[in-house]
Amino acid sequence: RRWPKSKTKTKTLPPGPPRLPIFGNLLQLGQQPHRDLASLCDKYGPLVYLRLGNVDAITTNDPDTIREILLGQDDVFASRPRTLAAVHLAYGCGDVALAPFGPQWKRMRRICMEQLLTIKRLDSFSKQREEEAQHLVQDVWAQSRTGKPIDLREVLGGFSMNNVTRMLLGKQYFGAGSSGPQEAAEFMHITHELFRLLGLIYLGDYLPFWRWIDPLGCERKMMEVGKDMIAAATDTSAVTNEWAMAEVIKNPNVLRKIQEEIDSVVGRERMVKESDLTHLNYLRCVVRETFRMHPAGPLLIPHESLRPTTIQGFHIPAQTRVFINTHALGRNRKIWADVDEFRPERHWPADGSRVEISHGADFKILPFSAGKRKCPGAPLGVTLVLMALARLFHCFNWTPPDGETTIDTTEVYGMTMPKARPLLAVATPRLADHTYH
Ligand code: HEM
Repeated sequence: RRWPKSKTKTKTLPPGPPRLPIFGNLLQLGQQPHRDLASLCDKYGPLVYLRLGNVDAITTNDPDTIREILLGQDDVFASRPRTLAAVHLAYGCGDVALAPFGPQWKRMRRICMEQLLTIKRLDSFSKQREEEAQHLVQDVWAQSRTGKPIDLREVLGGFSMNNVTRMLLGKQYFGAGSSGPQEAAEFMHITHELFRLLGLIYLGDYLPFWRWIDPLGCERKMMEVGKDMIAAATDTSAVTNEWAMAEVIKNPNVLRKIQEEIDSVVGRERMVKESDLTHLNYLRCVVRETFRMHPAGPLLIPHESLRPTTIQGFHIPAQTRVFINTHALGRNRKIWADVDEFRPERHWPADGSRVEISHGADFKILPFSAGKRKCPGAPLGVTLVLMALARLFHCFNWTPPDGETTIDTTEVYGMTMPKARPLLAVATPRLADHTYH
């Protein structure tokens, strides 16, 4: 469809770095595109224009610009680009998260909101979530008795996947009644691969001739890996939990404060319940701080403009790809101090009110996005993250594996951005034995 000529008087594009012929700015994006895009925002921002091969793109790490794109001009930017990964991985863009704006996306989104992820349905699965939380504690308790480090990626991945698949598919992958370790391992592998490929800035998306060559076999791989978006729900919660555990174990002071809070709200004679989670304000600050430093969607899922528009007086053409850099938003030195320090206290509300995790009117943290494409699974995601952390910190003391003095927090880029190496840590039970059973 051709859009009528824009009424904008000026056709000035937002500022951006100089471009090469054919490639444009593509070669300026390396293995860590979120960091490269952040540097460009520092230099040319708050709104930066890039030409990626034959595709127009904009990026920002600025709260006001993000609010304008996701809320002010929600109807213009609610679409998704048809990247090769999206086409191959999500049934030809048929999946809700990757579908372009249109009747098919609206239908699927309505099913999500009105059937799969309603508050009523969320409440009706609380017993299953309680079983999974108990399974998590018992699994770690059994492993802790060997004194060996526990692979928290595996444990947290299983917890997330079981909760999500029980709610969405009525199927449990790990533990009693599961489909067997092999199927679970395969599903986990597919999930990680899916997110790596989805996050890739794949040259074939920007330079049509690259598709002919496909030297790294990326396009072939994408076709093999196609799998449902259950992955989105599982991986985001598990990655967030792993980062939170890593940062807390690295900062023993934070662990002590979390434990003091849970002991005073819950005591030491019973397990944490979902109804306790609203009262654990310091733990909620820990989750917010985790989202600031390690948002599970560092560039969200790319949005795309449906028609030409203007932002801050600059012309934005139709079909411009939008990279909202939430990773750089959380480390934007104009709005946060000591950006590389994990300091949950910074979120403590002066008036003592409940710490909000899923949204904030100031747009300084945006873990679940905003506007039409915002995450419909946020209430479930927040519950899973808080519950796993509350149980694991209440029930156990945590230290780095023997011989290691700290926790490595190197990240690896992907659509969700996990720790480069799985988190290993030693757990020591801190409650009386009978509490665990
Ligand atoms: C900590 C957990 C989670 C985080 C951090 C998270 C984050 C996100 C983000 C950043 C987006 C992209 C929004 C955008 O592009 O503007 C998204 C989309 C989405 N999420 Fe989540 N999510 C989480 C858990 C879940 C869960 C548990 C479910 C479902 C059970 C879910 C289902 C979806 C779906 C279906 C979309 C696509 C929405 C659309 O395009 O219309 N997410 N999520």
